[in-house]
Amino acid sequence: MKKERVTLTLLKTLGSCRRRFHKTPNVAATHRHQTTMEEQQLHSDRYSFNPTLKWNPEVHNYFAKAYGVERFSRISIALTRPSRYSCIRVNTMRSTTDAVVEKLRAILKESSSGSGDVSENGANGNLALVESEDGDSNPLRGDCIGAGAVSKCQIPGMEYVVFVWGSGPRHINYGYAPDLPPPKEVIVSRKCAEAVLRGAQAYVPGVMACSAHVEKGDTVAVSVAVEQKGVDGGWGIGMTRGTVLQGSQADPYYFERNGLYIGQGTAMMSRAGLFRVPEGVGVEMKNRVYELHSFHNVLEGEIFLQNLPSIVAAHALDPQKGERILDMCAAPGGKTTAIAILMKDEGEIIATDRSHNKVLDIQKRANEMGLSCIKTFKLDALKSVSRGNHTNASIGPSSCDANNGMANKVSDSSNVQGEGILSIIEDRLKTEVMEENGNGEKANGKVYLSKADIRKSMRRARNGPGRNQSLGGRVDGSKGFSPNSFDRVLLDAPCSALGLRPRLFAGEETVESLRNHGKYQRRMFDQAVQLARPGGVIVYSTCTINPGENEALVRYALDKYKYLSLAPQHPRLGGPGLVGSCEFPNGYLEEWLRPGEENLVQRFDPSSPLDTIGFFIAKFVVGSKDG
Ligand SMILES: C[S@@+](CC[C@H](N)C(=O)[O-])C[C@H]1O[C@@H](n2cnc3c(N)ncnc32)[C@H](O)[C@@H]1O
Repeated sequence: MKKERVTLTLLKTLGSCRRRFHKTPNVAATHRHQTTMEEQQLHSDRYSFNPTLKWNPEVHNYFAKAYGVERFSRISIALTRPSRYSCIRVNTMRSTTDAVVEKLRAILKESSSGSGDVSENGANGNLALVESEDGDSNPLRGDCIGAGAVSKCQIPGMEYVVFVWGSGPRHINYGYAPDLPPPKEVIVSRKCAEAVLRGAQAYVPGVMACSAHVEKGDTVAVSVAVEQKGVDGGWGIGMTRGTVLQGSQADPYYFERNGLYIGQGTAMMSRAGLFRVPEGVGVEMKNRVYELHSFHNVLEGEIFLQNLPSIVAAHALDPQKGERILDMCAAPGGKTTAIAILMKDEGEIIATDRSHNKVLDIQKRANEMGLSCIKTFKLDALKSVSRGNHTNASIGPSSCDANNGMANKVSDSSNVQGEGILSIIEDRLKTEVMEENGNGEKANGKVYLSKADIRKSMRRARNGPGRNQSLGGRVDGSKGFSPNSFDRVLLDAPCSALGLRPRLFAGEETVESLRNHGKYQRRMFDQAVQLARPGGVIVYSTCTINPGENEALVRYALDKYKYLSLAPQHPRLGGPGLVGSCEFPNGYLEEWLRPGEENLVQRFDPSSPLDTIGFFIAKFVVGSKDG
């Protein structure tokens, strides 16, 4: 609605501007001046980054009730922006934090001297990029100033975590002037834009449209096509890949892209090349709205790029040397490896995931990091408790030939969450096709899919690209584990992922799909409860802001299993949970926490000064199961 109003105002203003040109010369001169100023204002609004997150209206109402209108509005804005720092966990089994800090500083210095857009900050020996427009009052910063600076985390026990500070949002001059031809442009898909905002380049599969006559080396303004509501009520991108942009209002998504410019870059190939070659960098970003360093393939095995709340979740589990720990939905292994390092690689971590290829990904991570206490299995978390005689973990390899040689980029699980519910996947896939570009990032493509495509994509989303397209490697299957056989269980559940940042569209989730995520998570939690021994611990976490998958799960757990109780967590960086309940128009009552429970969970609010993703952690202690 808001965008439509903006569009109308823009049209009206431009329309009235045009009419003014036809008046007498003197009046026209005055008005031309005004027009130019108005147009400049309109264009500086246009060539900016100020996205509005679209929600399903019922979901919007539900969240607005849960958080209050203002807080939800702040959260919605924060979700569209990336965190202004990269959080790096050091593999202390392989390196020291100081050594990593030195190496990162050297890498940043080298990359900045290559690009020429970073200057030395003599005061602390760090690097200072262009300052961001708004202040950054992140308490994690301490006295570490300047974008490009590297600092060690000051939280006791988390000194092995390193932050690399970025900046944004920055104002970018796209070279618009009323009397000049419009800047050359490239439109990228939403997923591509989200990756670019996190520091990636714009890869070819993500490029959707481009101005005519773009040649290699041209400077282009990069904007994003975000899903719009179609006439059938569904969301989609009504644009064919390869569309030619004229720089006029007749361009597809011209008005919809107001305030959706993510930076300026250099075309790495001509327009024809951009739509002909299958992979590679299409636009090398030179001037970004958010300046964040990409640590892709940097210091492999020594560091792991991980969101701060995920590291906190591993700490909340409080794993001890020699214990037996289950990580139920473990791929790609971020928390598994964090737990292993906290245990100094002594003990046993069983890391399971439903997808064969994702299990390979955990193995790859563990091998890279030199961790030997991690055992991986392909297992559906809904069948984690063994039935009958199958009490041991492994039923032997569900493997693929290590040399079958089919190269495959293992998918980034953070992009595909909550894929357990087929109806949800089907809904999503109707509006979205995942393409993988050369960097393993995913991009939205066109909208129309046959039923066979949908079925194939559903299988892919559920299970990864499939064994025949695997990198190769052995994956053991499992029939599940004996009840009470683990000291601690982590259930980092597949979820709606509505806390991940940056996110430029949120309209795909409905109240019903959100509720389905909750049902799925409860079934998984039922398994976790059986597997944790009396006296043991269960940590439940999600990367969503949806109370139905967070506080409502806690309520379910505490009401159903009287021997569970919430336990305090260390460290405690997140805010309190939501107390109360929400009644839906159909009479369904969703109950959250009761007074006194709110400070026993951690809720990471993306709009808080910590500037993290939206995340939730609950820690349960298992009491005696007798009686
Ligand atoms: C939030 S991600 C886990 C991230 C991981 N804990 C980490 O920190 O790297 C959720 C994972 O659950 C897996 N998953 C979804 N449904 C599952 C099921 N029924 N059984 C086992 N794993 C499942 C997905 O494959 C995905 O890898």
